[in-house]
Amino acid sequence: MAAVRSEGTFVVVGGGIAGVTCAEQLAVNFPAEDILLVTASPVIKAVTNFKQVSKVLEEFDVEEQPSTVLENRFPNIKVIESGVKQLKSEEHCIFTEDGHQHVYKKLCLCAGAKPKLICEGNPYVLGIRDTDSAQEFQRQLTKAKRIMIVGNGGIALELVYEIEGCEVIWAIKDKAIGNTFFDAGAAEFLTSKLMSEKSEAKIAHRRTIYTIEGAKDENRSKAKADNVGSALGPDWHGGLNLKGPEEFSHSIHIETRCEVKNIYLQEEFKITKKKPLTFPKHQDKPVTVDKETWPVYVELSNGKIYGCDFIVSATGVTPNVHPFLHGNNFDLGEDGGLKVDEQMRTSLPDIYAAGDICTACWQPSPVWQQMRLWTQARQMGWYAAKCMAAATSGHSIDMDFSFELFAHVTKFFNYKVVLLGKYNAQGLGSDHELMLRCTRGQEYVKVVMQNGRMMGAVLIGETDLEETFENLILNQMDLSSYGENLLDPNIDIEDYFD
Ligand SMILES: Cc1cc2nc3c(=O)[nH]c(=O)nc-3n(C[C@H](O)[C@H](O)[C@H](O)COP(=O)(O)OP(=O)(O)OC[C@H]3O[C@@H](n4cnc5c(N)ncnc54)[C@H](O)[C@@H]3O)c2cc1C
Ligand SMILES: NC(=O)C1=CN([C@@H]2O[C@H](COP(=O)(O)OP(=O)(O)OC[C@H]3O[C@@H](n4cnc5c(N)ncnc54)[C@H](OP(=O)(O)O)[C@@H]3O)[C@@H](O)[C@H]2O)C=CC1
Repeated sequence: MAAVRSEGTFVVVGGGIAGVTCAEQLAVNFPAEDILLVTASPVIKAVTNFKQVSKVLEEFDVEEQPSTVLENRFPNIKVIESGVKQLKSEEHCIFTEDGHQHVYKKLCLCAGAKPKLICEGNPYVLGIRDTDSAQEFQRQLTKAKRIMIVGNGGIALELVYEIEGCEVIWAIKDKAIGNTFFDAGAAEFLTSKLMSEKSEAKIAHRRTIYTIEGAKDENRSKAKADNVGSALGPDWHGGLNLKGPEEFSHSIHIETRCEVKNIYLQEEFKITKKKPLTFPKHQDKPVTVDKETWPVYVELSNGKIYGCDFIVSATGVTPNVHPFLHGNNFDLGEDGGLKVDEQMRTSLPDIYAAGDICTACWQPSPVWQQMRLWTQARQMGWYAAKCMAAATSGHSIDMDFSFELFAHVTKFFNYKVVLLGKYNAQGLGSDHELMLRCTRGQEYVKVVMQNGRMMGAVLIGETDLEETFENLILNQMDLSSYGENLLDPNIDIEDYFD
């Protein structure tokens, strides 16, 4: 096929939230120009039901749609369903798998990230990223009696809550669960809620076994049967049945402060003559699953060995900078992302980046940090388009307000979770104070204070405090005189600061 060379236009690479939002915004800014969205996936991701919850907090659903839906909504967007195989930045040109080349006047790279696996190329180690990998995980889960989840971030938190009918060994590096989102206090609150919620279960024939390595007693209770598919993430596991073959509800065992040392396939393991643990090893309780042999064995750094059917590596992501960007001299951040400045420009002329692929390298607001999340992908995609438009007319624009304050709203263990600013005192050193309010099973409120100013907050449950705290963090009001009254549940704090 003869190569087709289209002439300089705006080109966006990637049909995820960042790329689609960027293309939409460019289409609005340049109604008379063609905007090219080049994506390797057959569907695009669209933001729907967008709701601005407060100044910075936003909520929305993420929907997979055929690209024609986007083209119908924006007649000047043309979607090309083909992977980019090469970028020649000096020629302002990208080459796609379908044999075409496209010249850009400005390019925005939104190719996302991929799972950073503990072990590449091992068929028993799965990562979850897109619909295909999530479905593959579901397929394997239907036959699995025991799996191991490695990692302590968003995916692991969601999975341990959702999976039923299959033993889960959860291996984490830290002392407490959910280190990317919570401190030990919040983790404790969530863990105890998980257990007590299970004990209020209506369905008697299902059982939950929840153990933490080092804990004296097994915590066992009954589980709610109807919570499968409840939305912990906006859409990814909603349509999946995360059910193993067994009849029990949850069976989770947490191995703390350990990492994976070795992974052995069945035959390799026999040769080592090492002994795996059976699980759970409680004398007075029945063993949920006991098998002579397992397809794969995991040796942890604490010396314990578990056999399992497969391993989920929920160990973060790596920005997608290879292989199609190879040969271009991009500056990369420490996490391997494309460095972008405050105008979302990479180090190469006329190339911008947004979403999971990029590393924010501007001087951030004292209460903002980058996290690879849908919200930030949307905000960056939108803002990158604004910057591209401004640069086209020879201007630059002020940083968008959404980068003033880190704000994330999500759900874990069926709780609403709001994270604001330096919610884990990130980068504040020891020079900060924490204030806590906790009602077991109901809410957990933590604020991070520095020099009398609020720097961050974690709000779990229906606290209704997000808007007030967002304002207090943004306006950096001196709150020293309020002391502990700040979290007094008998004071209506909203009225206080009106
Ligand atoms: C299981 C899971 C659950 C999550 N849950 C949440 C959550 O609850 N809340 C939250 O805020 N965030 C969540 N996230 C994170 C969130 O999904 C990402 O931060 C966000 O989707 C990143 O968007 P993106 O557009 O930058 O990248 P992506 O969505 O990864 O999109 C990248 C796009 O680039 C395309 N592409 C890649 N390479 C090429 C190429 N060479 N040529 C052409 N196209 C290419 C891909 O096909 C894709 O369309 C979750 C992530 C995962 C994996
Ligand atoms: N509701 C939400 O907001 C959700 C958000 N997400 C997002 O999706 C993306 C992918 O999620 P996920 O994979 O959970 O990534 P996260 O970045 O959330 O968490 C990765 C976890 O893996 C740990 N880890 C990293 N390397 C290793 C290793 N070699 N051995 C053991 N543990 C390791 C990290 O620990 P350490 O930090 O100490 O390195 C961290 O606890 C993230 O950007 C996440 O924010 C996903 C699901 C839900």
